[in-house]
Amino acid sequence: MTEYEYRVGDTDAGLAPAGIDQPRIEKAVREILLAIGEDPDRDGLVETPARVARAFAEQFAGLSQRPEDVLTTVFEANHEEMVLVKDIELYSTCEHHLVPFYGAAHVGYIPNTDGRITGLSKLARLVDIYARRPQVQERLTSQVADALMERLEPRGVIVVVEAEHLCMTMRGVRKPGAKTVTSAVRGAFRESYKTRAEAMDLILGRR
Ligand SMILES: Nc1nc2c(ncn2[C@@H]2O[C@H](COP(=O)(O)OP(=O)(O)OP(=O)(O)O)[C@@H](O)[C@H]2O)c(=O)[nH]1
Ligand SMILES: [Zn+2]
Repeated sequence: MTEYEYRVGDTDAGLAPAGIDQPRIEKAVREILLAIGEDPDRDGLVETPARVARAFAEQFAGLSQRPEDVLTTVFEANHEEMVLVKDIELYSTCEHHLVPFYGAAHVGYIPNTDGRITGLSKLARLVDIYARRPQVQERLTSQVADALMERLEPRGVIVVVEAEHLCMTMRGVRKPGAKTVTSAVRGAFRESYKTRAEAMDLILGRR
């Protein structure tokens, strides 16, 4: 496989992100099928290792993406109040069991006094970069917050993630419906109860 620089959007074109060795995934998936007592050569399974390799390339594309790849549009506007994008749909993979966890992310920030802001879609792209990796929800939440702090140098950031973990529903403790809520607050949202409460009210739809 030739090495190349992975660009955002490459997975949509069916290209493998750098660092993801699809033939190796295929071999491993064939081994797993054998190990569970299946016949990897039967009709329904014969293409499965290749399909899983393609799916993993997409699911884990974030491993080779950096925040600066997506937080490209940074501009100055005369806006120093909170910007909040809520209900950003999120699909990630639990790093303990390699099964999905999914839900929504809410991302807010208060621009600095220069009014430095980014495109709204970039907040959702940032969530995707960190979701498309083997993850734990807490790390995903704080990575989004820290990346925004670093790139926009805002007065504050709040990130709230609500998700259901399939490792807790389809197996193990089996508690469907249990939702995990994590938050990361930085700057003004950490320092001021009032600012944090205002954001939480907006996120929870109390306003
Ligand atoms: N903190 C945190 N824990 C997670 C996350 N995703 C999965 N887990 C937990 O990771 C733990 C792994 O526990 P182990 O005891 O090592 O694994 P296990 O025997 O499969 O555990 P059970 O799921 O309880 O059957 C479980 O309690 C999961 O619920 C996450 O995003 N954050
Ligand atoms: Zn898990």
